[in-house]
Amino acid sequence: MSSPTELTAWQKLTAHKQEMAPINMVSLFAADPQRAEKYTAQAAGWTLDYAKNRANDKTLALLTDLAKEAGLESAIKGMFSGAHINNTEDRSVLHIALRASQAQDSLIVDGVNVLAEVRATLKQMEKFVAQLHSGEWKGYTGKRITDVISIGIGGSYLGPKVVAEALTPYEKDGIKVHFVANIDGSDITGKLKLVNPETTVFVISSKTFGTLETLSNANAARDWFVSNGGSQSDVSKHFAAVSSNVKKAVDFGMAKENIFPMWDWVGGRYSLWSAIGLPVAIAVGMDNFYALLDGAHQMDEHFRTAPFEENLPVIMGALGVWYINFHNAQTHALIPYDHYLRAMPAHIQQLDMESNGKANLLNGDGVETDTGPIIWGGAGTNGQHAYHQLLHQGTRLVPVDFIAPLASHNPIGEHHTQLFANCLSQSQALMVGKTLEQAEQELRDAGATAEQVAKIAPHKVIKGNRPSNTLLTDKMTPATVGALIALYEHRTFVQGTIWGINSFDQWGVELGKVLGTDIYNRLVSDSDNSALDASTQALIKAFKKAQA
Ligand SMILES: O=P(O)(O)OC[C@H]1O[C@](O)(CO)[C@@H](O)[C@@H]1O
Repeated sequence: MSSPTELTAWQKLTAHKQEMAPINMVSLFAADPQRAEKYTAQAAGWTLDYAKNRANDKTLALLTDLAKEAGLESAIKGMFSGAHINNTEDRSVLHIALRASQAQDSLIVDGVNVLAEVRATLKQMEKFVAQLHSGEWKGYTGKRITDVISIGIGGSYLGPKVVAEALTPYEKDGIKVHFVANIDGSDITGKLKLVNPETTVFVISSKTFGTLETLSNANAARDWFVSNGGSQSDVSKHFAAVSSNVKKAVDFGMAKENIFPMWDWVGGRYSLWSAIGLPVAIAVGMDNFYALLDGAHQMDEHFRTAPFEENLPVIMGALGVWYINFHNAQTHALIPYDHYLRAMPAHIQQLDMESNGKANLLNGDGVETDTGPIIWGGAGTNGQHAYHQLLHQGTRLVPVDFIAPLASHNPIGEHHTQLFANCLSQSQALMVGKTLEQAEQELRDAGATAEQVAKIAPHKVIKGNRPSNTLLTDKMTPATVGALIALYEHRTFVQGTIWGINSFDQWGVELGKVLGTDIYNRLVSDSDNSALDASTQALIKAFKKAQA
């Protein structure tokens, strides 16, 4: 595909941006009493209110045209039929298959029914989870398992951790699930202090079984296990793996039946729906894991079949492009007003930034536009007392997604009503702002002198007209959490398709890995570093001096 800037709709949007420049959102609401109703769409238990955007009917029609002209319809068909849309690795992209296996019999890709493989793995997970929870699975001294430590990083950590946390109210009693990711020894040391080797199972999650952090932590866990009572022959009772590299997992000491398969058609950041989600299934049970998959499948079906004008991932993806490419927005914030979803921005950050942090078109040419934004965020209301100041009065435009359940799992006092009120007030304040006249009147009403009013009022002006989406659901359940994450996965794909990039490879992380190994070798040897830049040389010297 050539640059999206050459598309007719892109050029029309460039001109349309000028038309829209003097119009603010408040006046769009005033001009159209149906606006809130019209700019609301629903899917898979979620309602998207996208009325608080710098967009009118023409904007939305042009954005839909852009998605169509960029080939989104055939890209979606390609994904769902198993075409090799990950062109640099010549792979299908089939996280959608991981959640379709209960609803559909077969999906033949490259001659294989991938749904049969998915179902077989789910059965294997069912057995493992049931054995752990029933107490049938015993540790090396015959005791039942009380703790599971999941070791993985990137997509083999973030998705499962975030979903397990999001589903805290659904946790089953008896087994506590912990997560370790960082190669910083403090991470695993802290977790090992909480558990007993006799009653702990480690799940090593690594698609490649070749990731430095995961292998180092897995080795540390095995060393801890054998130096605290376990023996080498007991390792198979206490270690399981999720990996596409069975040989390496067996070499580590895993029993073959405790190795759960992965496929090259699942990208790391899209893998929580596979056996990489095993820690989630252990934490909340297979019934809830199936409900999670089903929720995501509902969103998949919506994405696959709904007209673009009503399609949540398409609407959100296209509006994102509108701000990134036509309003120069550099970042996008996700603010869940739900304590259990507080870590979700970190997962969507990996999902989106590893997918769309690209500077080449599918054909290898350099892009001429900005691509993926910086994704960030955190839980409301905490952020209101931290970074929301910049959202309201800073010089940068930051589109925001507010995410909230209508009912809480912990309905104490007025907490949930207050939480929800804060969520709504933030999107309202971002849009409405405060004029100089309002600020002056406010100060006068509070008894300020004319001099004080003149001095303070300009600082209280909030320009407003800042866009946001609001996503509402009845309650955070396994199904709605699954649908929510699937929504962001597809939103990422929509944007990647409009930009004409491959959202499913991640070559950029490789250089850091290679250089990391090189520097490690220099830190542990007397190598000649004179060819390195002076800064790196000095930093190596500082480290070696501290170790001496
Ligand atoms: O599951 P693995 O192979 O250990 O990879 C972990 C993560 O590393 C990455 O390849 C990036 O470094 C991610 O895409 C992936 O989720």
